[in-house]
Amino acid sequence: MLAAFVREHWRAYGAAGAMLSCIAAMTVWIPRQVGHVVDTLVAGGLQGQALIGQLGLLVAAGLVIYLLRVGWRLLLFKAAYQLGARLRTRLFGRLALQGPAYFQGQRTGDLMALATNDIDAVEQAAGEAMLAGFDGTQTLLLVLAMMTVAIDWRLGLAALLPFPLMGLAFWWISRHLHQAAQDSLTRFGDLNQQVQESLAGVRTLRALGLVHRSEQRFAELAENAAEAAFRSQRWEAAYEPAVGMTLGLATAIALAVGGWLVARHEISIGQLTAFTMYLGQLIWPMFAAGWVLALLERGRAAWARLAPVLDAPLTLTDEGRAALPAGATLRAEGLTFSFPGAGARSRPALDGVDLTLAPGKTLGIVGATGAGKSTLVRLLLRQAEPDAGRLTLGGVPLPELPLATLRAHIAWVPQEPFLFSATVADNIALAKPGATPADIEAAARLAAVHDDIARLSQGYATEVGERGVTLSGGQRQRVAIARALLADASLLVLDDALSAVDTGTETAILDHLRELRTARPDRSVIVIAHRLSAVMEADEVIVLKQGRVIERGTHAQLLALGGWYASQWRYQQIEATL
Ligand SMILES: Nc1ncnc2c1ncn2[C@@H]1O[C@H](COP(=O)(O)OP(=O)(O)OP(=O)(O)O)[C@@H](O)[C@H]1O
Repeated sequence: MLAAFVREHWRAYGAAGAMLSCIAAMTVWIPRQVGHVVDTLVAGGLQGQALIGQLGLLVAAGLVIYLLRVGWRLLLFKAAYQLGARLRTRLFGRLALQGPAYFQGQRTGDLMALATNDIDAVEQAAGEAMLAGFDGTQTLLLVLAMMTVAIDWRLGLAALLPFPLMGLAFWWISRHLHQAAQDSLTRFGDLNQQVQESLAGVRTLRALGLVHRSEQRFAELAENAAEAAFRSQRWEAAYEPAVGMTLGLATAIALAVGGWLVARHEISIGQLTAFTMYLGQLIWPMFAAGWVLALLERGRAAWARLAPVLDAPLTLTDEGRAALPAGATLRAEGLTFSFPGAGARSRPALDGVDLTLAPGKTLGIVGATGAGKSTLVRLLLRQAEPDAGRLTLGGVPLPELPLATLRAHIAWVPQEPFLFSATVADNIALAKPGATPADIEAAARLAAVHDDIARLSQGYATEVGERGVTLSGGQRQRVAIARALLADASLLVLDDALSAVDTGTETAILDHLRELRTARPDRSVIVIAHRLSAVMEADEVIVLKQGRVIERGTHAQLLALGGWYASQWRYQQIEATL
């Protein structure tokens, strides 16, 4: 990934590298020039114009170095930010392909931390760290060459004696820093998760009087994250004393050995001056090494958290290429499914379910809570794959259809629909972005929500969702029904989607759906409901109990059967009368 990115941006990296090489060459030239000036001054051979000229040259070199440093940073940061954007897009794209089974094992706050904090760390490792590493190494080699070859190799070697010790210290610090960086990133993820969950559930927390406890927990996690970040910083800071001590020791050795060599007239004072200046120039490569190692360790730790998410196998495959025959009948044959981790001793959520839904027909699915009704819909939407049995549309098993075809075929209204932060009109038009206001209103009327919308302060232009007006549960359900009707799919699935509306509204919506049959005679509908009045007009009703179909037939047949449906019907009738 990183190599491919560098290859792609080779111009930026190459130009930045060339600038760094110029900087390095000029940097090592300066002490040599200063040494030369000193020696000429000592010999009394430099005065007036010539001296000013020499000094001017040194100042100009300093200025050019400054400009080049600005240049490489600009080039480099641009490339690194592009890498960040690329990684974020890839992460998002990958997550968008994952099925619900994947998200069940993930925490939203963690995924958000990956997309922000961890990618920042990788970005820095790929940008700043790479070029600072290149720059540091280059300067180091040049300076060392000047010290040993151009001045005196004995002096050079003597001054380098403390450096292996620094290498050892660096190795030891890096090992601890990796651990600390990993810990810090993980704790930031925990903190993020707490923020996400508390904000999403803030009403529940308030109602249960748990705000204080939630605050305490947040403070604890914030403290943990701060401590972990501090520990990581402490290890980073440890690089500095290691550099300082090594260079101090090296300078002391250089002065002692250098003084001795000057006394023996083996090197000049100018050379010794240049040598100590070179030692000073080692500060940057040494600090760069510490900085680069810190950035790389943080980047590696972040990459170790990111890679599993980017490489996780998709829980949902989209390899089907079959075409969907017109007027397809939906069939379930021996459909069996257990939720992962449900345990060997628990019953399957669905157990050998058979059903048929021909075009234009309505199927009602009823049963006690937890009977497996929503699970059936999840399998139909391919949010999970059956353990045994199969679902077919027009004789084609669902995995053989492209997901886009399947999704265009089905309009699903869940029990708790999601509204995005947008206007009511945009929320309805979601599945059909080109819909006209008239289309949107017509769908809203069919879903019996037009009057409610008209009463909102700005009608269809009212903002809803997180930043806008909060609609009631029943209004949300009907906006979602309008959205599904506008999508004009061949199979409409109402998964307990009328649970929050009153009986009168329910009847109105179901009547509208029946009227629509003239316009779309081939549209089939699945109605899942607890109130049996919602399914009494269905062509067939199946009753689920603990994942099995225990009764099936029309409303009249089921009443005659005298089983669960009949007793439930009687119970609901009495309840309605009371
Ligand atoms: N994500 C899940 N992980 C594990 N078990 C689950 C999951 N979702 C549902 N179940 C279990 O599967 C069974 C069937 O659940 P399902 O949601 O299909 O019931 P339902 O008939 O739709 O109920 P309700 O009428 O309350 O919506 C239940 O026992 C439930 O606990």
